[in-house]
Amino acid sequence: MRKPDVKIVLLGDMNVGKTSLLHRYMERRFQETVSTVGGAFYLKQWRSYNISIWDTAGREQFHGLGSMYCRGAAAIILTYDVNHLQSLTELEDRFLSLTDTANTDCLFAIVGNKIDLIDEVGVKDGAKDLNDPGKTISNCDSARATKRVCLDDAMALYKKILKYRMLDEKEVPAAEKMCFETSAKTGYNVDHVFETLFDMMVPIILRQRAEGPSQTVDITNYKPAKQTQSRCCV
Ligand SMILES: Nc1nc2c(ncn2[C@@H]2O[C@H](COP(=O)(O)OP(=O)(O)OP(=O)(O)O)[C@@H](O)[C@H]2O)c(=O)[nH]1
Ligand SMILES: [Mg+2]
Repeated sequence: MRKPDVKIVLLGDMNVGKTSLLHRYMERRFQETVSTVGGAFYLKQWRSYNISIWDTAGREQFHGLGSMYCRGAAAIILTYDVNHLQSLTELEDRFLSLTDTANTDCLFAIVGNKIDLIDEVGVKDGAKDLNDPGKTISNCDSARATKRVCLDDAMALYKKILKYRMLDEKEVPAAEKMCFETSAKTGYNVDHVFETLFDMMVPIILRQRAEGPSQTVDITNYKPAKQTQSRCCV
């Protein structure tokens, strides 16, 4: 097994659907999950590249592990639940600082999951506002009317992330390209999220290869020293 070329990490509050998104992408199905303990690792072969994808636990008790998982990440998927504004707020308040250990040119995607749960009898895009028939209801008004998180709020967070990371808006992908709404249940947009990131990471991989051997430790031939006792840290 070759060592991974790059690393992607999924971060976000518990229950937003990180594990389900990964199952949907890797195993092509939606299945019941149990809340993640610590983290889990998947390897995806994309064209001739090996991409490691790390699923993390959203539960508060595992919070300390987040920055360890983000170390050396080339891309981070910040995940929230479109039906819970708090899960978007948490990304800024609790998860953003964990990304300090990621690569300086780390890509960020913001993913609003569980779009299938949106109330379909709510106000539809392009409908007339009943209080003001002259006004057509926009995407965001319609989102607010159905009490879900609006994609504009995710895009505002993306811009805050760029400021936090001191990145120039002109040198990174635009918010419109990096904010997604998905459903792990139906599969809606899930491939698009991962494959958009994979495509964007190709130049990073090629640059790393041109710069020489990576700093990643290859553990394929690693033989652990004799140990009499093992302990779990989580
Ligand atoms: N309707 C619907 N339910 C979803 C979707 N994604 C996940 N779920 C459900 O939401 C619950 C939590 O999903 P998980 O994937 O375990 O969430 P998580 O973010 O990995 O949670 P932690 O591991 O605790 O951090 C499960 O009951 C899933 O079946 C989705 O797109 N739509
Ligand atoms: Mg999980």
